[in-house]
Order: sequence, then structure tokens, then C-alpha cells
Amino acid sequence: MKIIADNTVPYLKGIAEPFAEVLYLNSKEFNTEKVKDADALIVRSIDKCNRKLLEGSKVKLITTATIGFDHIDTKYCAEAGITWKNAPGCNAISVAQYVLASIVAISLHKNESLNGKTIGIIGVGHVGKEVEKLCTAYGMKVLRNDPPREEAEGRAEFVSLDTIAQKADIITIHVPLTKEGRFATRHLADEEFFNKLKRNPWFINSCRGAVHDTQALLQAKRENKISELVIDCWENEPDIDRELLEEAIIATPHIAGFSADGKANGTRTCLENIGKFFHITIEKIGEVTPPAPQNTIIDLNRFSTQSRIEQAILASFNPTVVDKALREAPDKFEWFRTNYNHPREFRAYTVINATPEERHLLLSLGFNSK
Ligand SMILES: NC(=O)c1ccc[n+]([C@@H]2O[C@H](COP(=O)([O-])OP(=O)(O)OC[C@H]3O[C@@H](n4cnc5c(N)ncnc54)[C@H](O)[C@@H]3O)[C@@H](O)[C@H]2O)c1
Ligand SMILES: O=C(O)[C@H](O)[C@H](O)COP(=O)(O)O
Repeated sequence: MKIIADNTVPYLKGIAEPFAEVLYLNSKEFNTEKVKDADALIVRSIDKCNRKLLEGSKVKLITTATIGFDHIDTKYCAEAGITWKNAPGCNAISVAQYVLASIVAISLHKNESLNGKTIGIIGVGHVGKEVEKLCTAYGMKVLRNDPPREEAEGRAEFVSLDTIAQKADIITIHVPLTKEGRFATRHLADEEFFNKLKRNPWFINSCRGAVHDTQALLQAKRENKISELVIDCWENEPDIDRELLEEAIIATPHIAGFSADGKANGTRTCLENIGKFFHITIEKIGEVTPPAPQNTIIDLNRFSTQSRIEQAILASFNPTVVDKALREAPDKFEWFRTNYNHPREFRAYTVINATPEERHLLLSLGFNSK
């Protein structure tokens, strides 16, 4: 069988070769001619899988190493008899840790405790649930908005978008990008939404850029309806809005889900999908693992007596590092994504010299601690 894989999917090379001919292409090289005799495609969010690419090909399966699948024309796939699969949850913990690290960095910068703040989570699926876990452990109050889940599960656990707008100190969005249907999310955060904000919240978009309306967001920030902005996902990536970059306190090149753990999960899921679909046992799948961090120990005694947990979080992943790089060279948006030094998630670290109280929090955040 023949697989065509994006050559920037990490930890993939050598794993499928024992059972398939594998051709690695960069995103720009994916074209009709190249994919026409492939049985399966392994893709990323930057690889548009639509009629133009697929018509006339013998592709049977598209598997994307991502949670989002707005780059796959699912209607066309249904029409053409092409099965597609994503990797649900693969990098959910990574995104949640990105959100926590970002708000921790802002809280240190502003000298404002997160404890007691209310975070409004819009979209409470794989990512939103992980954000909720971390923020609850951190002593924050959580408001959850998810109309599709509310409709299926009842109202008790959920609030309206208006309630989020009125009551949240921090708003973070974790919905898929959808352009049609009752729950369409394109420009969900628009002028009407921003006009309802009451508490000058911090606003975070680490799902898809088109879920906010850039002009409305800029206006809301300039009118101080939003006090701080964290942007990982942008409209029109990689050609990002430079004014929004200026306004954001943390601006990153769509890397919230880029932990090494999340990337390995995404790759492994793609291989599992191929295995199931074509009835193949993939002997080397166990080799798809993230590398250990250079130093697995975080010693709290290194840090000043205040904010030791916050410093431990930022020692494992600090969004301000990639923020600085992006500001210096916003044209290199995609380059930063391809050449990213994937951090490990909290679970790869053991934090030492914690007090019993600190240890309790560290364990609930997902660190090891002794
Ligand atoms: N920045 C990154 O690196 C990164 C990483 C992972 C995921 N993402 C994005 O985040 C999105 C969410 O990921 P997930 O794993 O939580 O997906 P998911 O499908 O598990 O959850 C999405 C949730 O959003 C809810 N939802 C749908 N429409 C809604 C609406 N109009 N209002 C409120 N809620 C709505 C759904 O009911 C669901 O519970 C992905 O689709 C992807 O686009 C980005
Ligand atoms: O949808 C997802 O999983 C994320 O947005 C993910 O970070 C996209 O990663 P990419 O395919 O662009 O490497």
C-alpha cells in the first residue's frame, strides 16, 4: 500500500515503512498528481483535503494528526467514499497547560492572584474539560458554555454565552470551527458578544482564529472591554494581523497543542487508524513516544518563596519565549511551527522540595512530586 504523509508530522519516519511505501511531502507539495495513487494520507491542519486535491485519486483514508478537522472537506469525502479520521483529545492536555501557563504568566505580570477569579469556558469538550480541571485545581471558579452539550445533557451544568460575557474575569474558547448549522462558531466572538462584556476580562483564543472577528476583537481591546489578550490561533494564518499582534500580551504561532506528548498521540492515532482500516498490525507503533526532557526535575527551592508553583509551571513551558520570537519575526509564523522545540507536558516532570500543600496542588495539575 502507499501512504503519503506530511513530512513535518513528528515521530512518524520509519514506523510505517515495514508495511507500506511512504512518500513524505511538505504541505506545498500535496497536489492531485502526487496523491492520485495513494491509499492513505497522513496530514496536518495546514494540508487542505478537498475536491481539488482528491478528485480522481484512489485515496481511501485520510487521517489527520490533529483534533481539528476544518481542513478536511467532509462533505466531499462522504460523496467520494473517502473515510476521514481525526485524533480526538490528542493534544487536549497540551492546550489546557498552555492556557494555564498563559494566565499564570499574566497574573505574575499584573501581580493579581488567579485564586477566586472566574473563568468562562466556551466549548467544554476534550480541551475545555482539561482547562476546567486545571483551573478548578488552581482555585478558580468555572462557568461552562456548550449549547450542543446542554441540549444533549440538560441545563444544570451550563450557562449562556451572555452569562459568560457578564460574569467571567477570563474567557477562553475551545470550540471547533464550523461555518454552518445551529451551533456554527465562525465569528462566535463578534462585536455583539464583546459589547456584552462586563468585567474587562482577559480573552484567550487557542482554538481557531476565525472563531473571533479580528476587527471586533481589536476594537474591544482598544476600548478596554477586554483587558488582556492571549492569541494562539489567528484569522488567515500564517498571514496574521499585525495590529492584533501588538495588542496581545501573549501571541503565539498556533502551538498551544504542540507538546511532544500531544504530537506523539496524534501520530500514534493516525497509525492506529491506518491499522484498523487496512487490517494491518503495526509492529513499531510502540516506538512513537515523546523524548524525555533534558532535566526531569524541577526543584522548588530554586525559586523565590512566593509563587513557587507558578514558577514551576513556567519552568516546564513558558509561552512568553515563543511570543518574543514571533514578535521579532511574524513573517516566520509557519517556520516557528515547523521548527518548534516541542515541550513535554507536566507529567514528564517531578517537582521536588514541595510542602504538603504545594504537593497536593502539583499532583492535581498533573506533575509528579515528592
Ligand atoms: N491551538 C491548538 O493547537 C489546538 C489544539 C487542539 C485543538 N484546537 C482546536 O480546539 C477545538 C476544540 O477541541 P476539543 O478537543 O475540545 O474538541 P471537542 O470536539 O472535544 O469539543 C468541542 C466542544 O465544543 C462544543 N461546541 C460546538 N459548538 C459550540 C458552540 N457554538 N458554542 C459552544 N460550544 C460549542 C461541542 O459541543 C464540544 O463539546 C478543535 O476543534 C480545534 O480546532 C486547537
Ligand atoms: O487541531 C489541532 O489538533 C491543533 O490545532 C493542532 O495544534 C494543529 O497542529 P498542526 O496540524 O498544524 O501541526
